Amino acid sequence: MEQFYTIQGEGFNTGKAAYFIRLGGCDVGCHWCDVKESWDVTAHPLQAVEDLVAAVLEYPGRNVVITGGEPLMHNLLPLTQALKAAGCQTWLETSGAHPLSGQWDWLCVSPKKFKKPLPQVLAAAHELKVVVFNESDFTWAEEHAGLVAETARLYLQPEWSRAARVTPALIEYVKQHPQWQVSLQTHKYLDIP
Ligand SMILES: C[S@@+](CC[C@H](N)C(=O)[O-])C[C@H]1O[C@@H](n2cnc3c(N)ncnc32)[C@H](O)[C@@H]1O
Ligand SMILES: Nc1nc2[nH]cc(C(=O)O)c2c(=O)[nH]1
Ligand code: SF4
Ligand SMILES: [Mg+2]
Repeated sequence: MEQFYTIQGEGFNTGKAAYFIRLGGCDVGCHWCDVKESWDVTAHPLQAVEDLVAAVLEYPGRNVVITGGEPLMHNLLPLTQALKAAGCQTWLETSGAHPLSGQWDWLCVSPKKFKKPLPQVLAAAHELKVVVFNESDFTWAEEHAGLVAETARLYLQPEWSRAARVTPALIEYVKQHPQWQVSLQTHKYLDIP
């Protein structure tokens, strides 16, 4: 759908330069999704793996985030193999709702109530990043914390349109449950892609 070189705004790798490849197609249907224009896979033309990798190599950074849309609706093995052969770090942003494919240096799962994550993807996650729309999402977050590896990093991220409302409760939750960390969509505050 689009590619851009920016700063990873969210989660464990926040603040690091990264090239983003946003793949079209998503069938999860989060009502608050901040990239609904990605959902229709037919609206976005196919691109060759070699062209995507060549575009990455025009920039000095070697961290590549594959996002979407829901990237695991595609077989990500050819793209991630080519990126790694070119010396890139591969980072995934996924809801986990489709089977895992690809070779990953960092795998972030953001589980959704609208189409639940697969146990196989949760088990492979380095990072669990739960979007908090209301306080019931803390229960949802804890259920999924029990399904990831013990070493996985745990993040709570305010839903953007509700951030002013839910962030105070989120801060209090992290103070009481310090195994969690706050993740903010810092790129939105910085007004960068
Ligand atoms: C647009 S999604 C694409 C990747 C994948 N479909 C997923 O949901 O993880 C990228 C990240 O943005 C988060 N996100 C999407 N809309 C958001 C919103 N309105 N507020 C906060 N985070 C949001 C998702 O939970 C996910 O962690
Ligand atoms: N800067 C920046 N960081 C991000 N981290 C995850 C994003 C995504 O949409 O997957 C995203 C994004 O869209 N921009
Ligand atoms: S799974 Fe990701 S891309 Fe799909 S609707 Fe939800 S936030 Fe948007
Ligand atoms: Mg985004």
